Amino acid sequence: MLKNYYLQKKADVLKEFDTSSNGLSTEQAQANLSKYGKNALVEGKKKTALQVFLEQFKDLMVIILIIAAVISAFTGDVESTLVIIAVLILNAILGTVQHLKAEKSLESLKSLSSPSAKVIRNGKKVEIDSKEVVPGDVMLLEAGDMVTADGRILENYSLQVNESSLTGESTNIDKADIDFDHEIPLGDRLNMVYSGSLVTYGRAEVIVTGTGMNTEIGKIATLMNDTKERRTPLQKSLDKFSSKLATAILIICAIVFALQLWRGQPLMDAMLFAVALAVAAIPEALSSIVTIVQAMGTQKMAKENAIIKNLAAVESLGSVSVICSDKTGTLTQNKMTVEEIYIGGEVLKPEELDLSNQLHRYLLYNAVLNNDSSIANGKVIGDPTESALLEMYRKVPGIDLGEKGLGLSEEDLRGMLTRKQEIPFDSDRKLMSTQHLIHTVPTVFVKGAIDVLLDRCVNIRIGDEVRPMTTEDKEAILAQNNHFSENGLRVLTFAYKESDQELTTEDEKSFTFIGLVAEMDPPRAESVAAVAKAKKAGIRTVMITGDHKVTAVAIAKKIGIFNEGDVAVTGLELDKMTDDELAQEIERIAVYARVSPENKIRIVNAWQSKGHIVSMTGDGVNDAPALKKADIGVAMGITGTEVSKDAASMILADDNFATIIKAVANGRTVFENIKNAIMYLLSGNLSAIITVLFASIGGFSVPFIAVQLLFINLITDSLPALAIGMEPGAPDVLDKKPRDPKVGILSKDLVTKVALQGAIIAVGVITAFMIGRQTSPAVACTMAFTTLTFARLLHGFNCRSQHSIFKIGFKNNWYSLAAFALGTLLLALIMFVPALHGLFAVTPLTGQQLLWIVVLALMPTILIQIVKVINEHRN
Ligand SMILES: Nc1ncnc2c1ncn2[C@@H]1O[C@H](COP(=O)(O)OP(=O)(O)OP(=O)(O)O)[C@@H](O)[C@H]1O
Ligand SMILES: [Ca+2]
Repeated sequence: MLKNYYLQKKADVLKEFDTSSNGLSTEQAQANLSKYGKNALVEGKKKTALQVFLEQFKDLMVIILIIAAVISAFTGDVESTLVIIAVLILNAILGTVQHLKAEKSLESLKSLSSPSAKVIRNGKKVEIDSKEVVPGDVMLLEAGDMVTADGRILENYSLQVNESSLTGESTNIDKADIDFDHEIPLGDRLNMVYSGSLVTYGRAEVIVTGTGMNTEIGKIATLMNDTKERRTPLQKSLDKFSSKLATAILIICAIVFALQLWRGQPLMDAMLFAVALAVAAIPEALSSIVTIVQAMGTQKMAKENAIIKNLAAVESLGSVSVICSDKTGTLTQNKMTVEEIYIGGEVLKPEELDLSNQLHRYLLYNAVLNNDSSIANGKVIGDPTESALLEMYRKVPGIDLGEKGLGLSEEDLRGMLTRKQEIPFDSDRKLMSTQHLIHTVPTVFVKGAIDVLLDRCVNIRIGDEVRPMTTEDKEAILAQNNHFSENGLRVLTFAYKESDQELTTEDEKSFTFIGLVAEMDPPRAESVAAVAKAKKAGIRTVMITGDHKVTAVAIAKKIGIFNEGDVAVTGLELDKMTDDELAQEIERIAVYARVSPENKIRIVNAWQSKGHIVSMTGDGVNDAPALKKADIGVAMGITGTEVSKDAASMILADDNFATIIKAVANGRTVFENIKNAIMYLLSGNLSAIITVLFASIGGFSVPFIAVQLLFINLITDSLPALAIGMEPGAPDVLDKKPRDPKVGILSKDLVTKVALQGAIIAVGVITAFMIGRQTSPAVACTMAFTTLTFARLLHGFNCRSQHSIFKIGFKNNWYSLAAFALGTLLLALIMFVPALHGLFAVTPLTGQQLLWIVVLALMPTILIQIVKVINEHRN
């Protein structure tokens, strides 16, 4: 049973954990960590390795193989039976290992995106990995945070949380700092916050009362079902394909079997044919190869700062055709600096502000007090828009005089003029207000976007005089704002009023205008190149920002997002458009300014209804629905809220737009590689099927035995297939249009290629078989098997890319050569080590026969390469 902390008084809880609102000391935290353990949930019931192992046998393909093993035993080919059984067990072991590994790598990806928490340690606010949070910690929560431990509220500033993961209740709950004296259900415990819930509004300080499994969510521990293995669209379509294939195999086997019997062949031979056919057709390695290639792709992406949370995202990335990107921090550096200040009718630099000027003092007080950021040892905690204001304050002459002069540090100021009330900033309202006692006068400071705030100003302050704002004043302010914005500056409006009323959003009006502060946020150096690359790749980049339209367009022009003929719209204008109008305009809109999170959903919808695959970035708490709606929801690793990371399918570890483009390139490459590996495996299988069918229809002896085919399918074919999966992205991956999402992986083009390539290889194998028959059935079988193996090893080079080997060379994929060499070595062992002859049913061959094999195996590859070269010249 968990202790009912909601029934206790705050002071008692603090006492119990021997702490105060100043938080724990490092030593206490250390001690509590070893006492209570890490703040992590122990994984719920997972499948045991044995369960996973047994599940591997549930496959129809495996059942066909088991039947083949039984039939082989009947025909007296006990070796084949044993090998098939060994292969099945080995395959199941591999499948199990892979399953467990995939689970692990998902976990490690998860830990890459593990949430952080803000706590007070040694009296200072620090950000730590949520796993390090201990009972007794004073934890700070604000909008967008994920609550990572249970706790009792110490200070509450309009905190709202969503506890749906615990209670199923989807509405947001207003928390309160109140005491209870009788037991109540979880959802009513307003003075507590619970791990697993999301902060949707406001902020609070809480004392952590439970961590890890010792939380309400730990009690249910159902959170873990999101580790449940989800099949990606590609995997699903392959599943479908393989079950169709299995049925087809069964039918064809039955026909071949009947044909043999009807011909009057002995039952044994008929059975051998059926077995050979089944084993030849089953692509035993296919699903493992696809999984491995996918896993390698996500690992590569993680190294390049794109953390994939959902495997399906790797596939959709390849067909992304629209990228909607935040401006601030993603396309720009999010390093804001105050450039200029418009105050008292003049434009000043921060250095020109004067603390002894009453008007300037109002601006500076507002900038420091109505501000949640802090800069400690050069490290910024909080919003860069706000920390820029602190840096501006530090530039004002006289500030750094400290105790000696009239200068006051930010801390002094914040300590003297404490905050009485506040309404936090949110991207919908675009305002932030705080109330303080300034020389005993209750004063409300407000700052925010000009289009919201200017109309709420009734007065203007010039010097020491406050007078009603005239239309001329307004025009002058707007003109100045326009001037700032056209230079790409982000403008904040500052105002104040004297009021002792309770602060409410309805009451954020009747202010006195103080001035404008213009901040510069330079574009990231990589943005321009990345936008250009996206354009070349047939991907439209759209800027979405909370900033002013003019500012946004100025930056968008610099980056190359806004070009001739493009338009920009604001959230308000968007609201006025009907869906039809939006559908008509959407292709021209390059910039959306002053957007609300709801606008983002509409933008995603509009593009999607035109058949586009849309990537949308988001960082705020309200962005979650848009991130979920997008095909690829992208969250910011550094500045994003935990809520947005939770909703996203990809996280940018560096917040950088260019990383999205890299991920798209990787996504395209992974898809291409998987497609090529599938083409390779299936065309090889088809060549074996054709050969078996040929022999069966022609009334010849069986060309392969099961062991030979299993050797090829599982070993020699897997090597080149993996090498194909390692193929680095072609330099021109981003020169093509995005892949059509409606065309699955088994496209017409792929099927045609598989058929042609399979047929050419079969021609060589059948020729070898017929040459061998001039000597004996045993030699025929050996020659067919050897030619098939060698031809397929060579075919690995054909499937690396659609280009000829002369164009791609070997330099960037040595694996393909290594795979070929290893496969050839294994084949040579079978051919030339007499001890292996029995098992693989091979007989020694003459030099001439060996020469035929090499020529016939090379023939398909030479032909295919010639066709590729011709195609390259034609284009
Ligand atoms: N801390 C703040 N206090 C008051 N007003 C702010 C604050 N931060 C931003 N603003 C105002 O709100 C506007 C929108 O800011 P918001 O944070 O929603 O956009 P953004 O997220 O920075 O931009 P983007 O969507 O490109 O990332 C800004 O242009 C500014 O005028
Ligand atoms: Ca934003």
